[in-house]
Amino acid sequence: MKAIQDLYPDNLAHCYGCGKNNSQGHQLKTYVEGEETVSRFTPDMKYTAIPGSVYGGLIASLLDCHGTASAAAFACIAEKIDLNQVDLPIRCVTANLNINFKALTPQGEELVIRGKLKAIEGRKISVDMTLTAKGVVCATGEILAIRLKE
Ligand SMILES: CCCCCCCC/C=C\CCCCCCCC(=O)SCCNC(=O)CCNC(=O)[C@H](O)C(C)(C)COP(=O)(O)OP(=O)(O)OC[C@H]1O[C@@H](n2cnc3c(N)ncnc32)[C@H](O)[C@@H]1OP(=O)(O)O
Repeated sequence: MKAIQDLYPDNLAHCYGCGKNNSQGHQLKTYVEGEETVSRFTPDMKYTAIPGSVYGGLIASLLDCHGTASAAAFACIAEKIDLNQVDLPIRCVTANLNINFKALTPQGEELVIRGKLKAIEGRKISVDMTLTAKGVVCATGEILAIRLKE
């Protein structure tokens, strides 16, 4: 299966965090795995907070883009829309993002971000997220994504 972000139409694929058409961005890729969504990302050394640990703003960026992609995917799944189609028909943006930084996030490690659907209430889609490094939870987050009107 393709990454959720690779299903965004070309004119909406410039997001700094996840747009496939932004050569300077992070180009985060999110996949559906069973009941969850998963992204993997190894930050460059320039994203330093305290030496040896990853800058929190980057972590927020990863959770932001993981969250909106997950929300769109979960909404598609709820409506039995095929996630293998060329363009994703549901578009979501972030209305609210809460992050708890639990432990310093080590540099030089692959970060694994997982998302679980919390609720779909009309256009509001809530997703719970965790970010781990070497199996240790370094951050948790919750996003409220809003499905855009047609
Ligand atoms: C940003 C423009 C994008 C344009 C097109 C993009 C297409 C997407 C396609 C591919 C994605 C690629 C990009 C990935 C993006 C990565 C993640 C980001 O960085 S996103 C950027 C940061 N986010 C924003 O800039 C949102 C700015 N805010 C808004 O545009 C509006 O406020 C919006 C769309 C979120 C809601 O506006 P309303 O007019 O459509 O809807 P209302 O009626 O205000 O809200 C709907 C429901 O949500 C609740 N709600 C809205 N904001 C809330 C909040 N902050 N907290 C709690 N509830 C909230 C409301 O109370 C309402 O609830 P009730 O239906 O009455 O129960």
